Amino acid sequence: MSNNVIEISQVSKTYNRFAIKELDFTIRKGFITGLIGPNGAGKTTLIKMIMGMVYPDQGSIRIFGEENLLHAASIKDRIGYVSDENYYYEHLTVKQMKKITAPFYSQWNEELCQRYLDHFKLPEDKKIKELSKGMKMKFALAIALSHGAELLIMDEPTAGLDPVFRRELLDLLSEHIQDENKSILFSTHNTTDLGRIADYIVFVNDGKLVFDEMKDVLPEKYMLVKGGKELLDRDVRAWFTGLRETAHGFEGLVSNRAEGEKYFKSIAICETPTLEEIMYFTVKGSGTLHV
Ligand SMILES: Nc1ncnc2c1ncn2[C@@H]1O[C@H](COP(=O)(O)OP(=O)(O)OP(=O)(O)O)[C@@H](O)[C@H]1O
Repeated sequence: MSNNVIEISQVSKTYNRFAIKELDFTIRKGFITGLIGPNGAGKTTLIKMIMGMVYPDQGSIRIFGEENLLHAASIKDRIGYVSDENYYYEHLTVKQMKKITAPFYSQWNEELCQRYLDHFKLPEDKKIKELSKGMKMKFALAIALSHGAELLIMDEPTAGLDPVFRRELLDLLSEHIQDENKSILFSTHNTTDLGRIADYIVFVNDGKLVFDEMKDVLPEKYMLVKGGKELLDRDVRAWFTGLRETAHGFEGLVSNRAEGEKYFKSIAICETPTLEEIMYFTVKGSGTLHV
């Protein structure tokens, strides 16, 4: 039995101005994986392809060992999905929406759902359209957690949440994953969220995979070099995945720490980059980033 809960092989998808090309990565069973990348990198498109809501032009997506489009119904029964868009009926109340959602799942647990709704303080008689963004997220989460899903897939679940609930959500997810048969994939822009709970990080940029790594391994692979401008000749520039020049010096990200350390140790300051710095420099490259 494979230890991968999702296997993405050679997946391509082209929109007129954007392309995902021959992407490969896996999501491991029993872990929390964070999907990161700048705006427009392709995270939502990837999540929608995994969910069978967008069709890839080529390639295969296997979930629980089965082709996602061929076994869509049985696969979705085992997935808890939290979208970044509201896909519930706006005119229904929380209670009505719960009632029409429940029959779609073979393992629906009404009592558990009720506990989540109470815990999240969701007023059952409120219409979906009257809920705040954070409340809609909580509702989607209550549904996702109430049918024994082995895999939770969430698109930016912490966006729009207040800091208290944001933290509570992360704790809830950590608790959820204590059961080794459960897995979580979530996209985020927040590196603090990842630092707190992710085991693996899949980083995409412009439709391409930058890395699919265990979070704890990243500090061993990357290095931040800080030095004086006089060092920046062509040979030195070639080392950097991303470079930021200031009036007097530079900061550059090296993606081969072992080799980089030998070269730079005696001539510059070598530091361990934060996840945010790895993202920043990778996306920036050697050009100018407009944020
Ligand atoms: N239906 C569509 N038709 C055409 N282009 C699309 C469509 N959906 C997404 N795109 C384009 O695909 C690219 C990737 O979008 P996507 O929503 O997957 O990015 P993202 O990484 O989730 O971004 P963000 O962090 O801003 O949510 C963007 O350039 C977007 O404009």
